[in-house]
Amino acid sequence: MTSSPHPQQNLQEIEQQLKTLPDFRPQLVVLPEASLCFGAGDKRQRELAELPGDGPMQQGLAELAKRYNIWLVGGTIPLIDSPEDKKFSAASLVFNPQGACVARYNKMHLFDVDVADNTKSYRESNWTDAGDAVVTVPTEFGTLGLAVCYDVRFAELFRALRTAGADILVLPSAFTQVTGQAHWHVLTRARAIEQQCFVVASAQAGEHDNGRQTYGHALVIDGWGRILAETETMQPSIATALVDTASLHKIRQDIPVAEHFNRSKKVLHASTER
Ligand SMILES: O=C(O)CNC(=O)[C@H](CS)NC(=O)CCC(=O)C(=O)O
Repeated sequence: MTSSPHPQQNLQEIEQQLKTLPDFRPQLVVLPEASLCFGAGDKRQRELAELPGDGPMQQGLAELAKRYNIWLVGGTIPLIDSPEDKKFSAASLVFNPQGACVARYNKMHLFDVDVADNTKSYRESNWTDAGDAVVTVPTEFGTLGLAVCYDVRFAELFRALRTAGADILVLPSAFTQVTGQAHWHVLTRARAIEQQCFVVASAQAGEHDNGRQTYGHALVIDGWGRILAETETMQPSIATALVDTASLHKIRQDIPVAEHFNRSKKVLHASTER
C-alpha cells in the first residue's frame, strides 16, 4: 500500500485489493505497518488512536475480515489503553474470519534512527510506547508469530517467537527506501532461515503525502528462505503464495537448530554473565 493519513480512504483501498483475492480459504492477509493512517504526524495519530475493541479503524478491519472470510492482520494501528495516555502503541491486531479480534502485539523495537533520506531523523519513541510481550496466535493452518518492521533487525525476538511455537512469522512493515534497498531481503530471509518459519512481510510502497519514501517489495518467504511471492510495483498490490506448514517438519528435522540452540544456551548464558 501507499497509505495516506486518512483511515476511511485506506480502508476503501484495502477493500479494492481484497476483491482480487484468490478464492481458496482459509486465507491469511497481512496489511502493512500503519496501513490505516500513515505519516499522519504524531499529534494526528494520537487523536485517531482507539481504545481496544472500540472505534472506526478496528470496526473497519473486523468487517473486512468477516466480509471476505479471511484471517486479517491489520498492519499496525495506534491504540491507547486509557484516554489519558500521552503515547500510543503501534498495535498489530489479528482478526479471525468471523471478524473477532483475537490477538494484539505492540511493536517492541522502536525506530529511533537516522537515515540518509529526505526525512533524515526518525524518533518513533517520541509518540509510541514500546511493547513488552511476545505474541503468537494459533490458526487452522499454523501458529502465527507477530512482529513489526524494525523488529526484523532483532533476531532474539524471532527466536522467542519460534520457541513459543510460531510457524508463520508475520511482519507488517514500512521500511524506508534507503534501508530497504540495503537490508530488506537479507533480513527477512535470514529470519525465515534461522527460525525455519514462513515469513509474510507486507510493506508500504512509494511516496506518501508527507514526502516519505518507502521501499515496497512485500514478500512471502518459506522456511528454507526461498521467496515464494513478491510485489514488484509501487502501486497497491498483493503478493500471494500457498503456505503449507507441513513443509517445515522436514526442514526442522534435517537441521535441528531449535534443539542445538538449547544445547548452546548454557554456554551462552555463562559467557554473558562474566
Ligand atoms: O510512521 C508511521 O506512520 C509508520 N511507522 C513507520 O513507518 C515505522 C516507524 S517510523 N518505520 C520503521 O520502523 C522503518 C524500519 C526501517 O526502515 C529499518 O529498520 O530500516
